[in-house]
Amino acid sequence: MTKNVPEVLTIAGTDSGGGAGMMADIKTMQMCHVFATGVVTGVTAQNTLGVQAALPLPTAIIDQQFQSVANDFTIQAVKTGALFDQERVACVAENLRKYHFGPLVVDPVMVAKGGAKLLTDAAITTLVQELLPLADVITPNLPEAQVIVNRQLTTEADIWRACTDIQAMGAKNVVIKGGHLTHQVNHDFVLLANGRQLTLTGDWVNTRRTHGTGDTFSSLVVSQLAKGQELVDTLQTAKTFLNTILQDEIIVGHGHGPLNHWGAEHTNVQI
Ligand SMILES: Nc1ncnc2c1ncn2[C@@H]1O[C@H](COP(=O)(O)OP(=O)(O)O)[C@@H](O)[C@H]1O
Ligand SMILES: Cc1ncc(COP(=O)(O)O)c(N)n1
Repeated sequence: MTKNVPEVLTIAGTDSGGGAGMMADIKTMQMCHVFATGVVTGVTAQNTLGVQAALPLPTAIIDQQFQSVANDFTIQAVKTGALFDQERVACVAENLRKYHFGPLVVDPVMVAKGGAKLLTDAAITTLVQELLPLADVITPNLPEAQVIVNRQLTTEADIWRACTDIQAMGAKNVVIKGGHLTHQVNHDFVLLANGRQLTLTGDWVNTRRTHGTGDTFSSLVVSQLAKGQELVDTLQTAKTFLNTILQDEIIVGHGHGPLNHWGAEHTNVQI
């Protein structure tokens, strides 16, 4: 028996601890039954306790990976994760303008859960000017959204205004993730391309095993889009998937443990 499967691409850094970055992306994509390809932007020595070292890769090998993927695969949707610095952001933006990989989800990864920077301050302007206008969906968490709009976001009204401002910078659909909002409320704020606002709601899960939540969320979105799911349904699926797996913890590592990507198996989460 032969069959076609949707092909997707993640452009991200690796995590030796297996819980975040490209590792979380590929695990999520595998659970969604899409074929994952990957352009590695940099390597991190990382575990659930933190990031011990990071090495951005030379742009020549990043360019070459793009070419290898583009020459052989039919990519139906693509996401970006950790891009490290200005040079890597510019390189990735240039390649994304050159090749057509379908809908682009930009996860503007800036800081790992343990506090280590995964994007230099100097790269933020480049990200906003070069990558953000290419994004079909952008998924900043609250601290990342604050950096992009360059102000504190305290109230829900502040967050909605930030969605509007980020959309005005060129991203078509904006999702500000509320995982950092408070330890009781857990809403994500969505401003769709047509101007419609949507709140993704879910129960707060009391756990410290949240390593890779953002990567998993954006990978879910990419995978479901590649399968042809509508964006609104895709975002709701991603939210439900996260909520379900956060409640089904696995004991791995000694810090902010990784998610259990098997956690939605045998549930009614449709992926
Ligand atoms: N403790 C939690 N309980 C329920 N949902 C959570 C929790 N932490 C994160 N999420 C959800 O996971 C997704 C990723 O969000 P977030 O953790 O803010 O991203 P990031 O990893 O980029 O910081 C969002 O849908 C968010 O609401
Ligand atoms: C290589 C890499 N990419 C992304 C993240 C963000 O992970 P988190 O979702 O835990 O903030 C990470 N820790 N490492």
